[in-house]
Amino acid sequence: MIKSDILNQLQTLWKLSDWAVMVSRKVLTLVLVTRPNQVLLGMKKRGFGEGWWNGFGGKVEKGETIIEAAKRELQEECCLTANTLTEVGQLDFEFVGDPQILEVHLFTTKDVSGVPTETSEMKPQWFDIDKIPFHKMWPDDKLWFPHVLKGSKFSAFFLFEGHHKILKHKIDVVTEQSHIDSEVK
Ligand SMILES: Nc1nc2c([nH]c(=O)n2[C@H]2C[C@H](O)[C@@H](COP(=O)(O)OP(=O)(O)OP(=O)(O)O)O2)c(=O)[nH]1
Repeated sequence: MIKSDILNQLQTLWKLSDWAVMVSRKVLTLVLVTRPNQVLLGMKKRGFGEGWWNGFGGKVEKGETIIEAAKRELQEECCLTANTLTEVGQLDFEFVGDPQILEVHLFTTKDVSGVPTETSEMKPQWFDIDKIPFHKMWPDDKLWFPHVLKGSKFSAFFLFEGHHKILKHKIDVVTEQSHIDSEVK
């Protein structure tokens, strides 16, 4: 093989590996527990999103399904057991300068056992749905929460610069119908 062929092949491989990095995804879960007119949020005490109110969730670990991860994180973060979960949407996040996309699978549930309890990661508190503390939450939340509260399903994409500024976003509402029919165990 002549030198320029080798160089061409190396260049192709380099581009392919670059592409693989560009599309790498981290899969996470997020669970919102609701009861009439209220939603349970947790104050994140450490790590990603520290100091902000959020639902409960985290990374999907090797060998578990997304649903298993969602239930495990809810249990670990506020000691609640989800008997059923309803899939309501997917949130994709890109951060400028970071090739990894965060793929967050969003669920709601009314069907939980246990008492919300503070853990080392989260401090849970019920909020009236007209008093959700959006000023102390991820900035995208005020854009998609209304869809969740209406019972719509949706998928969304957000491009962030840092953790406070949204440069671009897109929300596609998949269905306006109530998601009561799609509960999963
Ligand atoms: N509401 C909301 N939640 C978000 C956003 N971005 C984002 O990653 N999340 C969620 C997804 C996860 O539930 C959580 C981040 O998970 P994490 O990094 O703390 O995961 P983990 O508990 O497995 O982490 P670790 O500390 O155990 O390593 O935040 C956002 O913009 N808005």
